Formats: sequence, C-alpha cells, structure tokens
Amino acid sequence: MTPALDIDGLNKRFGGLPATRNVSIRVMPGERRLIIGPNGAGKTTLFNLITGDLTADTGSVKLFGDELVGMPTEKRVHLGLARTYQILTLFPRETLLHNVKLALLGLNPIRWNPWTVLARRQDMTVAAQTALKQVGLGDSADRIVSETSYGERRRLEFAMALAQKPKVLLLDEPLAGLSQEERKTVGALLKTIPREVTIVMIEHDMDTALEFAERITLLHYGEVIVEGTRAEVVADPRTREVYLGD
Ligand SMILES: Nc1ncnc2c1ncn2[C@@H]1O[C@H](COP(=O)(O)OP(=O)(O)OP(=O)(O)O)[C@@H](O)[C@H]1O
Repeated sequence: MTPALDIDGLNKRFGGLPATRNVSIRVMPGERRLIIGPNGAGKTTLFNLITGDLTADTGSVKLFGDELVGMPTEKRVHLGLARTYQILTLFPRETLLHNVKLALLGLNPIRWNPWTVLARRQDMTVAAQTALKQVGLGDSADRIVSETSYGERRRLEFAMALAQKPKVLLLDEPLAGLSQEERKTVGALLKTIPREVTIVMIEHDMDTALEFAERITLLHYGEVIVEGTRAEVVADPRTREVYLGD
C-alpha cells in the first residue's frame, strides 16, 4: 500500500545547526500518528518542511506517492495536505463562517475571478456550515471570532482544515492553552474525524494524545530516536529518559 506520507532522509539546518537530522517517517493511510519530543526537538520544523513553509536541505517527502519537495505550499494543499498551527491564525474581526470560507477560497485556484467566486459562494457557504457543524460550532457561524473562547477558536481552526477535505491533516499542538474541559471536547472531536483523513499530531498533553495515537515517533535533537506502537514507545527506556522524565 502506498503510504499517506513518506518522509525519507529529511535534513534541515539553521545557520549550521541541524534542526532535522536524516528524518525518515512513514505514515500509512488512515493512521493516527503522534510526534513527541522535548522543546526544540524539531517537531514544528518537520511540519514546516512537510507543508513547504520551510525548504529542506536534502530529503524527500511524498504524499500518496507524489513528491512534495520543490512544490509550492498551495499545490501541496491541493494534493490534500492541511495543517493547523501551534499559534492560531484566524481573522479575529470576521465571523466564524467567513473564516472557514476564506480557508476554502484559498483552495480555489480561480479565486481571483470575482464572478466565479460569486457563483460558487452558495456552495462554499454550505461546505463551511457543514465543517462548522462537524466541530460543534453549527450554531455559532455568524459570531465574530474575537467574541469566542479560545477553545472555540481551536475548534474553528479544525473546521477550516476539515472543510478543505484533506487526505493528510497535520495538527500542531491542538490542545495547547486549552482548559481541561476544552481538552476533553477537542479530544472527542479528534475521534470523530473519519479514517479517510490520515492524522499526524504534535502534542505534549500525553493523556489525550496517547489515547488517540496508534503509533508514536519520538524526536530528539532533530532525530527519530524511537518509533513504534503506543505501547512500544511508552515502554522504551529512551522515551522515559528524554521525554517522560522518569
Ligand atoms: N526559523 C528558524 N531559524 C533558526 N532556528 C530555528 C528556526 N526554527 C526553528 N529553529 C531551531 O530549530 C530547532 C528545532 O525547533 P522546533 O521549533 O522545530 O522544535 P519543536 O520540537 O517544535 O519545539 P517546541 O516543542 O518547543 O515547539 C530549535 O533549536 C530551534 O531553535
């Protein structure tokens, strides 16, 4: 079976310092993969290399067999790659619905033609409303982002990513900054995402993340040092040494 994401020998240096060292990771379709590692281990850099926000020095990243290296981010999105950010990237003075529509508009290659956009607006509204419903914000479509709670904004970001109907979804610390209650809501939401979507998640909250993850990759100083099933990685002494602080 072709992997959903096939990362091979990926390297990235910042001013001589390696942030990603010969990283090879294979994620199969439908998998729920958790990426863990101490601060500065290279987790976000890895995501930026996958999305094209950063350019790799060497190595390959394939999405369902298509080479992404050298491809602009927008094209990667068209191939089915979506991500959420560690720091929320929303338009705070717009409505929730408008934010999701803007995410969809970004996906539309003919978005600069106003007539086309107008003609498609109804479709987009329906798609955006469906995505908001999917994350439990169906009744909040017309609210302004700045008037919503942090947890609701996190869910809005999910809606924006899901509206794009991604094949592979990268989640960068989706639980960061959330209250215990909100963590539960987002944790439950994660479980409702269909298997057609392969998920790779960076997360420090081990309670929720471990429940969700099937396989785990541990990064340390930019390198993959442990990888395996949830049970294997948790039981590995190197995980305890560098991450779980045992
Ligand atoms: N744009 C950049 N320019 C220079 N150095 C960078 C840049 N981005 C990341 N780094 C460095 O690369 C290394 C990996 O950083 P990265 O943010 O990927 O780690 P991380 O595992 O995501 O950490 P955290 O858990 O704190 O988010 C760090 O040493 C960091 O200082």
